[in-house]
Amino acid sequence: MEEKLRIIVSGGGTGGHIFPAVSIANAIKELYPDTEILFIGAEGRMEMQRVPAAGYKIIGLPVAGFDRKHLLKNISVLIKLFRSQLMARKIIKDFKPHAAVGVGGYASGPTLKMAGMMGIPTLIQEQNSYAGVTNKLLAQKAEKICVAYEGMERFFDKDKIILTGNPVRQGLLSKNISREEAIRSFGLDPKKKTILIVGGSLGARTINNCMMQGFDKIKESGVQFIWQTGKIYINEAQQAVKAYGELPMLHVTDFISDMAAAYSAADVVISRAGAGSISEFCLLGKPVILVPSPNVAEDHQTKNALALVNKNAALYIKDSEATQKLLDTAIETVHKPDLLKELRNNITKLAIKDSATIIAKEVCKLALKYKENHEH
Ligand SMILES: CC(=O)N[C@H]1[C@@H](OP(=O)(O)OP(=O)(O)OC[C@H]2O[C@@H](n3ccc(=O)[nH]c3=O)[C@H](O)[C@@H]2O)O[C@H](CO)[C@@H](O)[C@@H]1O
Repeated sequence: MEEKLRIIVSGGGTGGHIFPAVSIANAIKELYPDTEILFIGAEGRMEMQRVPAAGYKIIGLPVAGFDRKHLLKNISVLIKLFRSQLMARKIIKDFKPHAAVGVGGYASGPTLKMAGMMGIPTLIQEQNSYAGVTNKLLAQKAEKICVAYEGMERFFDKDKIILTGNPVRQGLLSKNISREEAIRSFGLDPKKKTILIVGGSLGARTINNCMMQGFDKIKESGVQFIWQTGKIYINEAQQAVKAYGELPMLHVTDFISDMAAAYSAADVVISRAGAGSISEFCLLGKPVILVPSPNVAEDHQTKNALALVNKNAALYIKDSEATQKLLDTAIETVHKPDLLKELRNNITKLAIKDSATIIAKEVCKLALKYKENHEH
């Protein structure tokens, strides 16, 4: 029987929240194609472009993050939060969802709080190995909490937790591109070892600095590099390359849209320890050197990284030590086939498959039950 469900998906801010949100929405549409899905994001943030590009409608709330350094600025943040809650209530009244999903990021706070207060069943997807403040608050009213790491009962009610893993974009796993073809698509040489450098969806200053200070090493290494700088750092990086002169072994870009090709090209990856990226490395079995960002809430990237490092499934370099060690370690590692094999084997064991579909089923179960109780 076709069920016409209405579901709200809320959150965003960075790729790490938006990609799982879109993957869950796609999986819901596969299960129940007639479902109407409405996204709620934060005005001016990345989701306001990315979600419509993925074919979904989104409404932006005027919500912003708390400024932990300048407390006075938070008066306007509180006003925005209050306005966002009123708006969320109005959207929920008009759209009449049967369930709401929160993936983290500014907008999921007011949206899920209001949905919970209005009796709509809610589900949280926590990507990281350490729960943020907002999700801990929202968890009290949530019916289900989908997590990607073991041991999350230290933050959430164990009866609500389901270990689902993080949803990875559908296209990333289904696309088959050979290493050779992939390397050529970046204008590089398939005969050479290739290192992929990614700083999460926004880019990473420390990693970029290591690259810019390491041009001599890069030139002599005999290795080639695909270097994603992030949008805000691209001009600086391009100017540095230009000033240095010829570096044909370096492919520089602000953002990689074809990550399937980038992963296929890479013998080793250097990366921040964002939860979505880590799930991709696990599913694709990539040897990776993690440099967790020290600038995220509760230092959660270090905790994400250590969950792998403790199982010998990734190498780890502290942000503060990256300048001295990162490039040398990466260039050495790419020439150690036994180490690469061990890393590949160990990280593959941590992969959780079909995450988006498992989560979508849970969401639909909640929505169907709500619909049954309220509309029949
Ligand atoms: C600075 C910050 O707040 N980072 C958080 C953010 O990370 P961030 O937004 O960096 O997200 P993740 O590392 O989780 O995921 C990045 C995603 O972007 C994709 N990608 C990346 C680069 C690129 O050029 N092209 C591209 O498509 C990756 O394939 C991946 O799917 O959300 C994560 C999930 O909650 C958190 O763990 C991170 O701590």
